[in-house]
This record gives sequence, structure tokens and C-alpha cells, in this order.
Amino acid sequence: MKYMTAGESHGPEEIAIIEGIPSGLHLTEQDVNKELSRRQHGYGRGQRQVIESDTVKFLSGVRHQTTLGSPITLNVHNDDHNHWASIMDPNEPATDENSVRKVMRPRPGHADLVGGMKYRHFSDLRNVLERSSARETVMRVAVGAVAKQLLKELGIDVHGFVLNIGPAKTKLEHLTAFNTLNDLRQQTESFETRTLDEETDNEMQAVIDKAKKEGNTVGGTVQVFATGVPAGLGSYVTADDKLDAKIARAIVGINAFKGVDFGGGFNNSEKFGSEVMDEIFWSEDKGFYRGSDNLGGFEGGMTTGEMIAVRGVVKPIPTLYRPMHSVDIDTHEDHKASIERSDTTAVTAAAVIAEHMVAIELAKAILDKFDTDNLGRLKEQLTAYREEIKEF
Ligand SMILES: Cc1cc2nc3c(=O)[nH]c(=O)nc-3n(C[C@H](O)[C@H](O)[C@H](O)COP(=O)(O)O)c2cc1C
Ligand SMILES: C=C(O[C@@H]1CC(C(=O)O)=C[C@@H](OP(=O)(O)O)[C@H]1O)C(=O)O
Repeated sequence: MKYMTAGESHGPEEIAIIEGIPSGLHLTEQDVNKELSRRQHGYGRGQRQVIESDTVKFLSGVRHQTTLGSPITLNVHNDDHNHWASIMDPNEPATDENSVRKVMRPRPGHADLVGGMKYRHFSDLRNVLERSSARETVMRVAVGAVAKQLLKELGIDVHGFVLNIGPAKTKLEHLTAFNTLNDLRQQTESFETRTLDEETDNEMQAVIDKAKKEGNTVGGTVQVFATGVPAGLGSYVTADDKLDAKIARAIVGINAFKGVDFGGGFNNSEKFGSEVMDEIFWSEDKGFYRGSDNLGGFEGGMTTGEMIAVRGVVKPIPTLYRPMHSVDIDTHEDHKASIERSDTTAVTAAAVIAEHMVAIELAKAILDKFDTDNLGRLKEQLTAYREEIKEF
């Protein structure tokens, strides 16, 4: 399975094409829209989310609510484009009128300055901003929603949560206690029913309000769990095949993500080996299993069959309403950085995006290993593989 996205933040459309989804998967636009709506919610987002009501259109690859095995084209319209039609016009040459939203004072923390240098966009850094914007993550979530639909058919659930926003930490004890694997397993049943509001409690909202009032922004940490994953996805034989490495890349590839770890992750560096390794057990009904999940479900770049636990660190939003120092790229004079309408925080959306990126990497790993033509055959192969692993 592979995919590509295209689209500028204030252009007319966002597009993704996915190749390699098996035929026979039940898939509706509502399945995707449910996830797009989750990405739009969360306390601390700006006015753009009020304008947009992200809904997908299937342009190819799905017929009568079922995938055909052909490339799936997904399309989300940018409602905000109405306000930007002349600024984003592909046919008219640049004029004073249609360049009113020029960006000449690059914003620290954005792709503006280096993107301008690299692509020679010296007349307007909007040419960088439009594609480097996290607007594009709407399509990654749309692709991830298709991946999640496939994984659900295979008994695999993936869900993302907020761990902290600035100094305010989640009250959800189970999200930080990796040793209580059984508790976590029970909690997974309620993953889908959780609301985003439950994740940004009053303390988090107070942190966001304070930042906003002060023209500032905040980041945070997100957690993704995946359950029902069979042992042996990914491989130790080459670095490129390591699935934890692929997931790490997918997470840090999300706008504003600056760190990733698995299981106890960075905290494990302060512990002794005896506290960190996941001891091995065997039982008749389960086959091999572990007593803890401190390594987040990976050994040697392969899934262990335990729950996958990945965390991602999200930096504070770079656009500040109390802007930082910058330099005009034309005059080279000192100035405050440009201000674009902005979120105060997007950690809740980031949790949803991270969840979908993990789903994409898991779906890819499964489709690398088993049949990609038809879902029924894929299920048969995966069931046989699970049996074989259990008999080991
Ligand atoms: C869901 C989401 C929404 C974002 N919204 C904004 C925003 O409103 N304003 C902003 O300056 N940055 C926002 N960002 C962050 C920037 O897109 C990102 O920091 C920038 O493109 C530079 O990329 P980098 O942080 O990965 O280096 C957002 C990121 C995410 C994931
Ligand atoms: C559009 C989205 O996020 C945008 C990401 C973003 C950025 O710089 O990354 C900047 C803002 O764009 P705008 O100036 O149009 O409000 C966010 O709203 C979205 O998530 O759908």
C-alpha cells in the first residue's frame, strides 16, 4: 500500500490517492468523515476550524460501499478557498491585488525561511506556507481512516490520546501506567467511545486560555495504542524493514512533532534492565505472551504481539500573536515575524493524526506480508499465521 497527498492550505481542494487496498473492504464516506471530524475538534484551535467542515468524497476505487482493489482517490474541499480564490489563482499572473497576503517576514519555527531559500520563493513566502501548513494532515487522516477500516476487519484497533498540554497532564491514569497491561487491555474496549473533551480537562483548558491571552502557544505529548497486532510484523534483518523505525518516521513526519518513543521510551533510560525488559510467559490458550509492555510492543524492529504504545512530542505552535524577531527577506531590515491566523494549540488534533499515521504504517506492514488483492484471502492468511504463531 502506498499513498500520495496534494493540495495547498487555501487552494480549492485536498487530494489523496491510495494504491494497494484490497478489494472487498466495506468502506463509506461516513467512515472517513467520522475521523475527519475528530481531527477538527479539540480545545485551543483557531477560526479556520469554524470555517471548515471536512467531508470526504470518493472519486475512485469504491463502488456500492466496497473497495474495488483499484486506486482510491479521496477529496476534501477547502471551504476557506472562497476567501482566497484570487490569491491562490493558478491562471492569473501575480499582481498587487492578488498578492495582498504576501509573507516577507518568515515566522520562526515554520518552513518559511528555509523553504524560500531552497525553492527560490524570494517574492512571497506564501508559496512555502501553503503546502507546509498542517492543513495537509486532513488527507493523512483520510488515508488513515481507510487503513483503520481495514485493520478493524483484521481485529486491530488503534487509538490516540492527549497525555499533556504544556504543564497540564492527563488525569487518565491508565495512559501512563505501562506495566498494567491487563488494565490497559480492558480500557481498550472504551477507546472508541471516548470523547475529545474528556481529554482536555479544565486544567488543560486553563493552560491554553492563559497562553492565548498572552499571545503565546503551547505544545504537548500524545499517546497512541494499537491492540490486536500479531507478532512478527516488520523485520530485524535490515534497518529499512524495522517497523518501529517506520512508525517513528511517520510520527516525526507530522507537522510540529519533534520526538517519538515506544513504551516507557525516554523514561526507560533512567531504569535498570530488570525494570524494563518484558518477561516471557507461555499458556495453553495464548501461546507466548509478556507480563509487561515496557518496550511498547517491539523487539528487533518486529511487533511482539503485545499492545503497541507510541508517544509523540508536539512542539508549541510556531505562529505567535506576540511575534518573535525576524528579518524582511527583501530589505533585510529587522522586523517582527508575520502573523497568520493561528491555533493556540493543536495537541488534540495531533493525537488523532498520530493515531492515523500509526494505522497507515500497520496496514502497510500487513499488506507487505500478506495478500493485497482481496480482503477475504488476506483474512484467511492472517488467521492461519496467527494460529501458526500461537502453536510456536
Ligand atoms: C493539527 C495541526 C495544526 C497546526 N496549526 C498551526 C497553526 O495554526 N499555526 C501555526 O503556526 N502552526 C500550526 N501547526 C504547526 C506547523 O504546521 C508546523 O510547526 C510547521 O509547518 C513547521 O513544521 P515542523 O514544526 O514540523 O518543523 C499545526 C500543526 C498541526 C499538527
Ligand atoms: C487548516 C488547518 O490547520 C492550519 C494549520 C496551520 C499551519 O501553519 O500548520 C495554520 C492554520 O491555517 P490558517 O491560517 O488557514 O488558519 C491552521 O488553521 C487544519 O488543520 O485543517
